[in-house]
Amino acid sequence: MNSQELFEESKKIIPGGVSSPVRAFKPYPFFVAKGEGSHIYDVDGNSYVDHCLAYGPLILGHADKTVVSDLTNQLTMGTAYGAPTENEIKLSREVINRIPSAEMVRFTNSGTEATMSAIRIARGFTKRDKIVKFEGAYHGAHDYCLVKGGSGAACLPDSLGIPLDTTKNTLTVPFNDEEALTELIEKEGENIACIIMEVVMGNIGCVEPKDGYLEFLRKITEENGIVLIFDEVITGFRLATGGAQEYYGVTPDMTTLGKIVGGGLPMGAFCGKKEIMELVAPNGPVYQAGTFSGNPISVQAGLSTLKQLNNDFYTSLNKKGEFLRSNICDIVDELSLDISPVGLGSMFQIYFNPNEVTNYAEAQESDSERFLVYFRQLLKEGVFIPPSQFECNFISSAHKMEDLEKTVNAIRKSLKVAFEL
Ligand SMILES: Cc1ncc(COP(=O)(O)O)c(C=O)c1O
Ligand SMILES: NCC(=O)CCC(=O)O
Repeated sequence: MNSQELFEESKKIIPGGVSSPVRAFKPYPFFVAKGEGSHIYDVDGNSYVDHCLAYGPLILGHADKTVVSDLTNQLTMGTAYGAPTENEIKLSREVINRIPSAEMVRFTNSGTEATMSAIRIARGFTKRDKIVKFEGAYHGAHDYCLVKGGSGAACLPDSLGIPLDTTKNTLTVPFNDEEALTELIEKEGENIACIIMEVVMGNIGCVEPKDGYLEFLRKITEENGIVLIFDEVITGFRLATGGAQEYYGVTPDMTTLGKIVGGGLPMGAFCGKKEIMELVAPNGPVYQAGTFSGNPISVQAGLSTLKQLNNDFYTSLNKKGEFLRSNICDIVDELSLDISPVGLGSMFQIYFNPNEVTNYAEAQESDSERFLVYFRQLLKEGVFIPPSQFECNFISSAHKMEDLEKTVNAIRKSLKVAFEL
């Protein structure tokens, strides 16, 4: 069956034909045959330079040889034990040695579980109920955070099925706005357990914190006894070996991880100061658990991936990012387009928006219809990015210069088509 036929079949038995809403696009998503290095292949015989990279985890590209070989070996020794392994200690050490805020770590199965658990622990630690998140930030699909969410939830900001009793404790403010947060904390400070944030807003595209904003957040949370949580599910091991907190030089109290930490397999983690992490059961009174948490397959994939990520790795990866971004800027100039290319490190995006985007409201003013024309043309040119401006595009170490040159040419052509030039 081809992708179109598979989608028709799939829609009958899987809601929307997909296992996660962001994967659906019109007229139908391609169905994947395999991934290899920088490329993803569909069942229709097409190949694409992949800048979606499974929404971020595949920093080494698809099916990295070392990861595959280590996993093959681990598979022969079992896939789940319900008992601890030495590799969990090794991976925890890797995390602690790299992430500045990490003194202790616990593994989960997804980024969603990581943020849900971190928030519960912050509430247990402070004995306060309210939390603050930023408009457009996405911290996974659990009830605490599906309020003014980014990613796919940007199209469905208030999901049905979440009791008001839950969301009344989730306060939102615009990103990069010191005044709004200061006002909120003046009113509610003593009831706020934590501020959870994406340091770089990767679920409304790619929005960086303004100069001094993270320092402001660090100060105001310290002054008010609020736990500062950096959700580094995207940026952890992406922007630098120590994530966005190393990149920007601001250390939170807790950090949530996902995507890259599992080396392409399902995994998340939360980590932070010992005095907070010691509250987690069985040591402390905050319950957190999972049958597959720290499962040997994901842990092995994480270990095999992290051991390849040293400073030289990021220098080389980020150079590819600079190459792509500077070429995109040149194309935008050459075609005299009033749109805004953004990004940093190995992350990039283009806002179909003439103005600089610094928060969710501004991101929402972008032209989504035209972006979809651009996205569809990119597919025709053999380049795959997420089908939304409210996602980020990524580069892996498997991307070669010839792949990036193909991407640049595809972007030029697709912008021309989108703007009817
Ligand atoms: C910043 C951020 N936090 C949390 C999540 C949730 O992670 P997962 O999809 O692994 O549950 C995501 C992505 O989905 C994310 O981008
Ligand atoms: N940036 C948003 C995601 O990574 C979400 C992926 C998914 O829910 O399938």
